[in-house]
Amino acid sequence: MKDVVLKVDHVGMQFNLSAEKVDDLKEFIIKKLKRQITYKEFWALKDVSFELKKGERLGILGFNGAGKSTLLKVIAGVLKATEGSVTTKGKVVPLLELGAGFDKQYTGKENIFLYGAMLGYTKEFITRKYEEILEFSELGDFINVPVKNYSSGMKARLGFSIATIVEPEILILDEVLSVGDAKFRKKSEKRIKDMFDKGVTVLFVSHSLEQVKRLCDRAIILEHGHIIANGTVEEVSAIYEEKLNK
Ligand SMILES: Nc1ncnc2c1ncn2[C@@H]1O[C@H](COP(=O)(O)OP(=O)(O)OP(=O)(O)O)[C@@H](O)[C@H]1O
Repeated sequence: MKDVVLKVDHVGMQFNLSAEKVDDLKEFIIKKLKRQITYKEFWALKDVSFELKKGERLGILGFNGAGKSTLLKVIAGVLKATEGSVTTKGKVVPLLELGAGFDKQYTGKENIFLYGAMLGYTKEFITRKYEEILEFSELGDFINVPVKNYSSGMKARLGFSIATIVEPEILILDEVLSVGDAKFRKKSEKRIKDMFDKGVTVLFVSHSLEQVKRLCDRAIILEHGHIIANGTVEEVSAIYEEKLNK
């Protein structure tokens, strides 16, 4: 138990899917008042349990809609599980939808402070790290321009530079190894690789089995929100390959 840094315990995540078709807000409110709106229970995750020890790198495999992103969001704390619990030890850095949390009206600089605060960093800490973040992002004078005028690659670069300024205990990656242009990609892969070398614990979602085999030592397969395989990356990728060929 000593080295366990992540414990996912019987996690279930339910979304309410409206079974009605409503065309506008007015119709929705009327139907809602008349109690004509019914919801279909839908569990994107059900009874998901596993543990990760320090330094383990878990690949999460599964077909479209299996619940992979939902699981990462629950672990990152973006979504609250309907049932069960997630316990983490140390700082969790989610590299999910990079830059999605930016306020477009504000400049890159202002967003460094806003986004940093969202990730739990103090103003003093960000002030100390500001130059380093700016340098890594390679945004130059664009840092004083509102984010609404950034390209998607520029936003992702800034998001990555802020999120990885600390060394986290747990790193959550959702196919973000492809942010920015080739040059930035090389740089960001190196930063992630340095974290790997220092023994960070990783959760990684990818549709590329090759990438999962290269980066991870353990894997799980999700199917309709359930874990159907859990083991070494070799064992689990063999099961997944079989599924792919069916
Ligand atoms: N906010 C939400 N409201 C309702 N349903 C949702 C919501 N988020 C996800 N879902 C549903 O939960 C299921 C799992 O979605 P999720 O994005 O976790 O799948 P995934 O395994 O990451 O898929 P993909 O490989 O396509 O990225 C899907 O059926 C999706 O429609």
